Amino acid sequence: MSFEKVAIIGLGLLGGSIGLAAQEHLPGIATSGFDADPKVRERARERGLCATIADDPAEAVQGADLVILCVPVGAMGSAAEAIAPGLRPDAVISDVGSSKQSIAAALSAALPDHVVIPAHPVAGTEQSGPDAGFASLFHHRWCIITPPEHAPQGKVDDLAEFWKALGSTVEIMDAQHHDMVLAVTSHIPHLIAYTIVGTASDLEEVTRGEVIKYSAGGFRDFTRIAASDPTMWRDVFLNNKEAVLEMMDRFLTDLGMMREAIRAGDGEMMFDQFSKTRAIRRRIIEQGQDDARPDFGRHEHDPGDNEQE
Ligand SMILES: NC(=O)C1=CN([C@@H]2O[C@H](COP(=O)(O)OP(=O)(O)OC[C@H]3O[C@@H](n4cnc5c(N)ncnc54)[C@H](O)[C@@H]3O)[C@@H](O)[C@H]2O)C=CC1
Ligand SMILES: O=C(O)C(=O)Cc1ccc(O)cc1
Repeated sequence: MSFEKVAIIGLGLLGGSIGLAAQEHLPGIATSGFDADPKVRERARERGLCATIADDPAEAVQGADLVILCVPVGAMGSAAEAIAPGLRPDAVISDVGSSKQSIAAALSAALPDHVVIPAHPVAGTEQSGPDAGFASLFHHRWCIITPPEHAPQGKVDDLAEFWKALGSTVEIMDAQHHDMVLAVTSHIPHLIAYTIVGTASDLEEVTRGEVIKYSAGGFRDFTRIAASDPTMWRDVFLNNKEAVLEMMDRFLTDLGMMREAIRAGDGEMMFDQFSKTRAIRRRIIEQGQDDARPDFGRHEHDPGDNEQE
């Protein structure tokens, strides 16, 4: 591992998990952290999320050759500006934001003379804050790195090594492609969960509590996703607008086809569609891309509590 000191800005679920994971998996690397919220800094010190927690962003990044911004997508630009005075000229600046194109632009604008290599560990839960982090969050998870065209290959390789050391499998991808893929696999599913739980909650006033009381497994799963951090997800939708709107149009077309099938009593169409999606789920399980793998072991913070394969 070629990095000697990693600085983590934002010490919630992602930042805290990186700090704990780096201390566990890369004991030779120094860790320092900063969070804009003094209460979060206090809790981060108590939990030992990083070896040192600074009260100032520029101080936190002093001497660091890798800085990872772990703040909401909309705060990336201002967090980058705040660390500028303390940065080593050769420091690599990265992040963990859930969308990539707008962050690449914000980071390069704030730090035009630095090497910026955005990344997205596709690993998380509905929890947030300094108590939510855990060292195994990145085990057997993808980390997508989206290097800008002229990023030095050696630094991209170093960042990939860092994420592999934390337990992730690294994939290199173009930022635009990332935003399109994640719109359909992560952003729209969250939007659907937020919406259906809201719809049911509105209905609840009509049915006097019965929607929640008798909610079956499917709805319960949606409520987990819909409990995700509002600031984080507001920022994702504000910053991945084009891709989300494009994928949402596709989804609404497909939903319309379902409505027509139900209206027309087209059981064959529904059966075919449900069989296709069942096969997709089974492929995911077979490929081991699920928490139910033997060497993973559910962590107490891990999502999913009642699924039977
Ligand atoms: N929650 C999840 O499952 C995942 C989140 N992400 C991305 O990771 C990033 C962080 O998300 P979480 O850790 O879940 O959020 P979080 O809410 O747990 O932590 C964010 C922290 O950033 C701090 N912060 C906000 N603005 C700041 C600033 N300007 N300077 C310093 N600290 C600041 C907040 O006080 C908070 O403690 C987001 O960009 C999100 O899109 C990526 C993968 C998974
Ligand atoms: O909790 C879940 O199911 C998630 O989907 C977590 C998650 C949230 C945001 C990301 O960018 C990546 C992973």
